[in-house]
Amino acid sequence: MGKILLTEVALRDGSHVVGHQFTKEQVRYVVEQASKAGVPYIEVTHGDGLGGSSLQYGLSKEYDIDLVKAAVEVAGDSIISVLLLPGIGTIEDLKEAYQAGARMVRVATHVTEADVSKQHIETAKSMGMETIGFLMMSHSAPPEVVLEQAKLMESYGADAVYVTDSAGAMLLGDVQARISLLKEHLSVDIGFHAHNNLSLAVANSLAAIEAGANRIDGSVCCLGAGAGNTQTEVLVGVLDRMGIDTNIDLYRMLDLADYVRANILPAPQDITSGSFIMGYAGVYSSFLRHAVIASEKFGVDSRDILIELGKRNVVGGQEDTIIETAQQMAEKKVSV
Ligand SMILES: CC[C@H](O)CC(=O)C(=O)O
Ligand SMILES: [Mn+2]
Repeated sequence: MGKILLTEVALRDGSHVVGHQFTKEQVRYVVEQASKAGVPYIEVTHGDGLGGSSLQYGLSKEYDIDLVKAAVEVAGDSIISVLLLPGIGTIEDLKEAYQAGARMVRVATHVTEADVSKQHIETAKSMGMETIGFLMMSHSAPPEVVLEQAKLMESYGADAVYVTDSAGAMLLGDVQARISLLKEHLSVDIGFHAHNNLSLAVANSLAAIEAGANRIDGSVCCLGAGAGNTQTEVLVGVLDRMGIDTNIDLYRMLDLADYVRANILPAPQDITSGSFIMGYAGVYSSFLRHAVIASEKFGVDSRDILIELGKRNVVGGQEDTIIETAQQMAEKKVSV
């Protein structure tokens, strides 16, 4: 088995956890230590990607591009990546990120909407960026549909396609079925991004590797939306025990995790009833915060709101419907 390429996502997915309030100093510290540990890719962006700083998604403390610049200054051999959701971020945002030093972009779309990534993938490739297609909510489409959409991203020029378990809803067999089909039919790298809502992030990442993925996302201290992502330092240690190479220094990652736990993590990143329900109901991990706000406003249990959102197949970018759903539930007394 070849080397596993890890992308550290705490400074992007973890942005949801800190209400998008990362400072340049925090970014610099985490990037410098992750780089010294040997992490090849480090993603730095608002939790919802470039252009995400808004009233709808939460205002960032610092402008994304300034955080990217701060990261690049101390990145050493690591590549700084940005996330881009077409419609939230623009081609102009992408160009600015490139000028700031980002050399990888992950273009994220809902799993059935890969066609909206064409322009962004082609532009990133023309600028010489490593370009990744990121199929969000991959649990919600059958493996054949994930393959068809991944093929589109490959045809636009993506260097890799990720199966993204945004809701943390996948079981081991779900991961295996999707990754192995992609591995069989694509020529590009296959990646996997997990959320730990069902406590399966590390196990699912291992299942992905076994099925042929060679790019895996990790988040130091699990810092990420919902119950967080695959805990980087744990994954690095487990892969080391399995004899799978990541080229990452375990002790340095453990030290960084201790720092993040003591200085950045607002509360332990454990599996709360809310984050568990997101995995159980199959809804977007970043919806939890919105569901809690809606719950307080309309007096409806946030777990009921999340289950209802799952039934309605609400997708990323439709955060405004969370309030609407809660209001309808309060008015009609919809029960689950
Ligand atoms: C809103 C973007 C989202 O957080 C991307 C991601 O990490 C996921 O879908 O899991
Ligand atoms: Mn995520």
